[in-house]
Parts: sequence; C-alpha cells; structure tokens
Amino acid sequence: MKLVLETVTKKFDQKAIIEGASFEFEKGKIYGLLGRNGAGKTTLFNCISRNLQLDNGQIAIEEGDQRDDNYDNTSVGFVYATPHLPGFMTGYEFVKFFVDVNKERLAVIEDPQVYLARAGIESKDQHRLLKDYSHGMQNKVQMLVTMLVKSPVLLLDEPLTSFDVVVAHEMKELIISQKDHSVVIFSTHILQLAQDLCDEIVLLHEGKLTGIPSERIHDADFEEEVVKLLSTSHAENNTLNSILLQEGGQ
Ligand SMILES: Nc1ncnc2c1ncn2[C@@H]1O[C@H](COP(=O)(O)OP(=O)(O)OP(=O)(O)O)[C@@H](O)[C@H]1O
Repeated sequence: MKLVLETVTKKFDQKAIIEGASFEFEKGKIYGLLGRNGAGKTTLFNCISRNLQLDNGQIAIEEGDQRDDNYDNTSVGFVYATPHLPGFMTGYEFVKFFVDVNKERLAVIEDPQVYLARAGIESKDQHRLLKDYSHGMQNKVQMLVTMLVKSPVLLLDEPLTSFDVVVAHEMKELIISQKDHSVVIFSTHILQLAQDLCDEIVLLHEGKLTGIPSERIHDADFEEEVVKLLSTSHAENNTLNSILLQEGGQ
C-alpha cells in the first residue's frame, strides 16, 4: 500500500504553503517529516486527512493496482499536536463511545478499562473528566483511540513531545507496531527522535517534499546537513540536493 502525493498545492489567501509537492509514502516504513516552523507540515497533514481541500494536484491511496483518489477521511488516522477530545466525558466514557461507534472496524473488542490501562491511564484516572487530564494524558488517549482502528494511513503531528520518558518509550514501540498495517508519517522538530524512529526522513521546505536516503540518517554530519538544507533556498541548494537527496521520493 502507498500514499501517493502528486503535484499537491495548497494556498491560504493566494499564498502557496505547499507548492507542487510530490512524494510516495509506503506501508512498512515510518517517515519523519521535518521542516521549519510554518513550513506547512500540519497543513500537509490536513490535506492528506481531507480536512482541507487542495488547490491543485492529487492525493491517492494505492493498493496493488487499485488506486483510490477519493478515499474518505476514515482511511486516515490523525493524532493532532493538540488533542481534540470531548472534555465533558470521562476517559472511560469516551473510549467506550469510540469503541461503540467504530465496532465494525475493530478486529477484537475489549473493555475500555483494558485499552486505557494499555495506554498507561491508571484505574484511578479512568473515571475523571478528560478536561482535567494533563496534556500528556490527553495525548495518550488520543493516540490510543486513533491507533485502535488501524487506518491505512496514520499521521502523527509532533506526537511524543508531551510524554514522560517511560511513556515516550512505550509510545515509540506502539508507533513502530503500526507500520505493519499503515503508512506512518510523523512530524517532529526533534532530529534525534526522527533518527531513532524513522526509516526515512522527508523534508518539507519551500513547499516541496524531498526524501533523504535512509543510509544518510545516521551519518555523523546529518544534523549539520539538515540545518544547511532547511536554512537555504532550493536554488542555492541545488548542488547539495543532487548529492544528498532524492527529489520527490524513490
Ligand atoms: N487556516 C489557515 N488560514 C491561513 N493561514 C494558515 C492556516 N493554517 C495555517 N496557515 C499558515 O500556513 C503556514 C503553515 O502552517 P502550518 O501550521 O502548516 O506549519 P507547520 O510546519 O506545522 O508549523 P510548526 O512547525 O510551527 O507547527 C503558516 O504560515 C500558517 O500561518
């Protein structure tokens, strides 16, 4: 399975944030999306998840020789940087509601307590209102429910920044387990995290997507190269690009 982006353009007020970006993301790999503040990472995720309409180009899901240009938003699991949860529900009530609504998409249905415990929400917290959860606890719940349904595409917007070290470790394992059934893309500003977790790193810079070959990710001068690439314009970078990067993916 592949998520295919072809010459995608998204503008806000006539200004192109994403401009003719093309890339193929494959199932079985974790992709780290890096870009400067305001580069358009969240915008790109909103385009892939059909929250935003494109100004140009296509985004499709391909499975073998089948291509779906009109997949609906249930094909995409999206873990937002800021959790979107109904604060008036308890953790238990929300997971129960989510499981009821999605029961046809779940292979096995367990008690909400089991899911919550697996995400590290202790019994004493399971019946508290979500609005009173810490940011990290809300993130855990959001990640838990998004991953339950095993969508073909999983997007994680800066996913691990609010977790303590123990939970971050567990969540990394959980993210890795998702690549068996999903195309997994996560955005981050933490280069070390991208190096640890990703099979490929993709830069979003000046509206375009460019993949860095996996064999370069662990080079000693990797950070310096990424900083250089994200600090200069594509035109200035042409020589470096041709040596280091694969334009538009493989
Ligand atoms: N709904 C909107 N209307 C107008 N402009 C928007 C909208 N959403 C995002 N933008 C602008 O698009 C640009 C890209 O924003 P986006 O949030 O996608 O960047 P990002 O790469 O996720 O940034 P960061 O790393 O800082 O979170 C920014 O200039 C932002 O102000």
